[in-house]
Amino acid sequence: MAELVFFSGTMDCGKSTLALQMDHNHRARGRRGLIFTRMDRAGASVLSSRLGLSTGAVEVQEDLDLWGVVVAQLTGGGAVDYVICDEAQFYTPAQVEQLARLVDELDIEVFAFGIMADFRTRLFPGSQRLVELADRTQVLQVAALCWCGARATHNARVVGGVMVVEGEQVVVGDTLTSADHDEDEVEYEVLCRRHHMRRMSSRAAQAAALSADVLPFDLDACPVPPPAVGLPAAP
Ligand SMILES: Nc1ncnc2c1ncn2[C@@H]1O[C@H](COP(=O)(O)OP(=O)(O)O)[C@@H](O)[C@H]1O
Ligand SMILES: Cc1cn([C@H]2C[C@H](O)[C@@H](COP(=O)(O)O)O2)c(=O)[nH]c1=O
Repeated sequence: MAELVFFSGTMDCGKSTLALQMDHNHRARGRRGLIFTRMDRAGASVLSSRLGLSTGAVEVQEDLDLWGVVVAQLTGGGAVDYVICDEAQFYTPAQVEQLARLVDELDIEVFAFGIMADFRTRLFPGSQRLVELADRTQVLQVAALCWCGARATHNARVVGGVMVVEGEQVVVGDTLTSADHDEDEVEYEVLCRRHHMRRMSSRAAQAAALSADVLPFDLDACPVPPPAVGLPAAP
């Protein structure tokens, strides 16, 4: 029996790569699939992975009827054994319901891939509906890591190098790629919950570590006398 499966994880954990692999494996066995995506970083109508692979896909506009696309394919004489949906967090709840209907009424497998929550840790509407309707929600095995080495569970937005927690829910972008940041540049960084809650991005952690460093200081060579520091009385 067909299933609606939601593969989820943070940004940069390999969801699009897995989507491409699943498409490859099914296609290699003669099964016929349709690939959908929405607002991929590489542009419209493409599903791309950071590993360098990509494939053409149907761009899911906000008013696209996914049920209608598949039915049109079937009535036109085509076959559809499975459907792959990348960036599914951006789909509307109604589109997710259309996916569930494909499974239940046409027995078509649906594999959806997407991040669960936004940079404020709030669920995307599409992901929320997927969690509500999916037969299974599977967290990807390959863990993206926080700068501290723990498994990353949350997505942070970094604007001009500074982590922010307010703004539009949807801003297409990539994970941090360099140490230099334009003032308005929107990037993302995956963090563990502890560091997300403390707003401690890798850059903030680096700055904190630097300011905690005690620099070697020669008091005799200093032209300005240091301020008197009141030492606590010995117990
Ligand atoms: N140069 C590389 N060598 C090996 N693996 C890489 C390289 N670049 C990226 N990756 C892998 O690709 C993953 C990101 O894959 P991608 O499918 O684009 O993620 P997602 O769709 O979840 O954002 C990274 O977590 C890493 O495992
Ligand atoms: C956290 C967060 C992410 N986005 C965008 C940024 C990317 O374009 C996609 C996620 O793509 P990936 O293949 O999983 O890396 O989502 C956003 O718009 N808002 C957010 O809060």
